[in-house]
Amino acid sequence: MQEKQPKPPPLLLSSQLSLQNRGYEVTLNSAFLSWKEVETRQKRTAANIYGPLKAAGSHYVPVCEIISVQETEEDCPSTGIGKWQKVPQSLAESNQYAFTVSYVERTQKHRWRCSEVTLHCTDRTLCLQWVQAIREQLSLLTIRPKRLLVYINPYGGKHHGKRIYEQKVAPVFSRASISTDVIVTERANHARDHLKTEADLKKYDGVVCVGGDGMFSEIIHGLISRTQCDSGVDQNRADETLIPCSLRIGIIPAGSTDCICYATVGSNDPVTSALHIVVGDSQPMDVCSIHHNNTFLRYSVSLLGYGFYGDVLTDSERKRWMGPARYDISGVKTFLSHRYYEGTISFLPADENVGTPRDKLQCRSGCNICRLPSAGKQVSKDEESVSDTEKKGAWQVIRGKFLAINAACMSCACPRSPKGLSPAAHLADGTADLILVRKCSRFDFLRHLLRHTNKDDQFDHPFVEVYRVRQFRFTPRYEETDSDSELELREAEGSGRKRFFSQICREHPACSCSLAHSSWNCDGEILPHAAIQVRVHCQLIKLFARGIEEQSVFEEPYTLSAI
Ligand SMILES: Nc1ncnc2c1ncn2[C@@H]1O[C@H](COP(=O)(O)OP(=O)(O)OP(=O)(O)O)[C@@H](O)[C@H]1O
Ligand SMILES: CCCCCCCCCCCCC/C=C/[C@@H](O)[C@H](CO)NC(C)=O
Ligand SMILES: [Ca+2]
Repeated sequence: MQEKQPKPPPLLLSSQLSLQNRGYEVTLNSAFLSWKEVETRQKRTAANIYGPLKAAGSHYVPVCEIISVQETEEDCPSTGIGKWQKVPQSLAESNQYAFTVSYVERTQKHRWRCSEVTLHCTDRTLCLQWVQAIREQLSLLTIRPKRLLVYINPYGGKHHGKRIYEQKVAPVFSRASISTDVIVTERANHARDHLKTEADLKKYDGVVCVGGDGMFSEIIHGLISRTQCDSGVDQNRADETLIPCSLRIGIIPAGSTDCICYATVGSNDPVTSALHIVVGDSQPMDVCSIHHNNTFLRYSVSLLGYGFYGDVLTDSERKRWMGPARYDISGVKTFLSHRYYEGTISFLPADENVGTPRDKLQCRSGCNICRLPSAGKQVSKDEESVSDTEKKGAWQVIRGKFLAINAACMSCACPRSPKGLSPAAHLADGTADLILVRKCSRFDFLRHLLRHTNKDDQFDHPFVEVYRVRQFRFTPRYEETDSDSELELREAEGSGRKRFFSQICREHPACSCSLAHSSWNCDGEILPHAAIQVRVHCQLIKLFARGIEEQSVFEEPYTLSAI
């Protein structure tokens, strides 16, 4: 049986207009604006002279990807590509009214560009009718922001934040008639404090951050704290259900790693990010809360890393003047030092219905795993969304010596590592991937690290374990009391599950490695405590993004060669 084709939405307007001196059938419905070339009689060949007028090329632009439309003031009909052209006198006279539609065009590597088409009409009334009809459709897109609060870190990355905003982003916002209040930060934590206590958030439809992961971290700390404070939620209580933030956040990448932007959009391109803001995309995101005893320390959305990544960050902070290259220098130095750390990790694993970190399937735009009810769509209900097996308190305990302990709430893809620290991690499933890299040889560790930069599986080593978790705790060996260890072990035994133990340093019982101290790298900031409790809050924030689009969306844009 033939499948029924969905009925196209009713036509709103249809006219024959001209583009680059050729006739086009232009139509608008609530879903698409399309233009299709109409062959003129002169162009017809003997073979098709008696056939129907044939479309040589059709273009479809989804209405939700139109940025703006305006009447074009011209002395002479333009070619639509910004060049003067000799126009036949008859056409020039009859098509002197025109309107220009700006729309999103997909280019390579998940980048978006602002493209334009100028369509010419025979009379002004028709031209205005088109402008009005398109504007009416755009006004129905209520998810689009109209007023934004923008924070620029002038010192992020290569110090180009201000220039990037002024030259690449502000013109896009202005074309889309978005008004902005812009604050160029004057010190670290300026944006966080302003959002937390001063900003009149009711005036805005979103907050934009121009900078890197550290600047984004400031923005989420300001917004989350403000939201909890306004709702009377105590952030110091590790078991509190946090209230989701209502304002969406846009990231204009201008930092050193830009991992949050890259992992949610697929590129670190300022114009692409600006266009995702303009079309009003919305991508929910998980956030980890980090506590030490009953004191709130920080939130994390990307990498929470102890050992290797903590040491890279500590060293690189002293080299900030080097810009993004500091991470490479400190990376090599830390790798050569080959320090390992002893401690205990306990964690609450997530149910397998949210997938596993070894899945081949990756989180992409419209991800099914992130839409599962068990992913804990409602943050305020994330306790209820945790399944019974998870609730039974099936905590697992692992003690050992580690080169790195990493938790990734999302893939952490970035230009350095295009598939990320945990390629199958999800943006909004209420879980984080906990990666334990046990003590191994330098050569093996290098093999593991290099696999972050190519297609090989970085978890496929006997010294690497990875778990999908909802919560975890870490205590470094030097802070562990004997009763801590006993308690943890009894908890694990009490729940009747398999116990996990490390290879305790039998070969050097008295070595000083167990006393070595590292720090946590929390989205690029150093945490003051090594012993921490971490909990994932499902979909606590929303970004102006849509997740990484499948490549096919880019390969087959809405341009059909012939229909
Ligand atoms: N005006 C300012 N002066 C000094 N520091 C600032 C200012 N504004 C913000 N900061 C701080 O600068 C730090 C780094 O900024 P940002 O994240 O933008 O760049 P980055 O560290 O180069 O990039 P990435 O975090 O992607 O590696 C942030 O932690 C932020 O708190
Ligand atoms: C000696 C060879 C080393 C190759 C190592 C490649 C591994 C790259 C993995 C990068 C993951 C980055 C995760 C993102 C972390 C950000 O939160 C943080 C702040 O921007 N950036 C860093 C570098 O800590
Ligand atoms: Ca997640």
